[in-house]
Amino acid sequence: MTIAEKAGDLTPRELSDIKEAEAKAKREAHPEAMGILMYMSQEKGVSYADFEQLKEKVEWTEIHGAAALTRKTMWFVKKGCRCPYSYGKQQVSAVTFPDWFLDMAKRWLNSLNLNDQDKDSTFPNCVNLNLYEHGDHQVAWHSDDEPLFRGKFQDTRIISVTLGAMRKFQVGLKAPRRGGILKPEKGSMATFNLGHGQVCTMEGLFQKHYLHQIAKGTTRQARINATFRNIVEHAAGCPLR
Ligand SMILES: O=C(O)CCC(=O)C(=O)O
Ligand SMILES: [Fe+2]
Repeated sequence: MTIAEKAGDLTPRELSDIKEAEAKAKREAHPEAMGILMYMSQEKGVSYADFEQLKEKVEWTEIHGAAALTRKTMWFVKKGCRCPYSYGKQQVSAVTFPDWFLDMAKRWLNSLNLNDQDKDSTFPNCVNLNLYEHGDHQVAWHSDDEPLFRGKFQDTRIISVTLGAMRKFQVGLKAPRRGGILKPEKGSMATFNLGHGQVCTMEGLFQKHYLHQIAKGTTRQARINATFRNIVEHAAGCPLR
């Protein structure tokens, strides 16, 4: 059962936005894109002290767009993994999960009942952290469909945790690139406010059929987001391949 199938915490507005996107998916004849693909919850285990600790302790890498700095990132992976991660043309090396971060993450995701113990662990084996220092920082329309996750071919689960400022997270059906630019299908977009302590998942074949973005906003406050993922196809050169 996906986390989304257990969902009960969506507001009527959020539910109707998802339903609308699903109806659109049906019209576009993407049968696999149907079903509830997102889950939202508010987690008490996420604290402002965590936010401060991450901001100070993480050695953030700057991600630059065409002209400006768009955000700062960190790519943590499970011990032994060496898979790099690419942000457009920028590639960053893997950093092993520090113990302090794993302790924090297990507290955040406690209510999802993931198994973090044995070889059948369902706990994510990597995470991308983003630091948006203010409303000008953003991530443009994209899907997390890198070969590492095989999200175009099999069910994947990305679990996003927000700390700090609230930002608008938008999703929409994939459309062919126009002028080299990725943008969702007209009329298919839904917007969710992700605030401190909010968990949001993208499941199933979400990355195959949908795009997502954090749009620019007006806030002067910083937001940190952790998107936990699962590498299922380790990169060439990674000892876990
Ligand atoms: O900040 C967010 O909520 C989304 C981040 C994201 O899409 C990513 O890291 O790929
Ligand atoms: Fe993403």
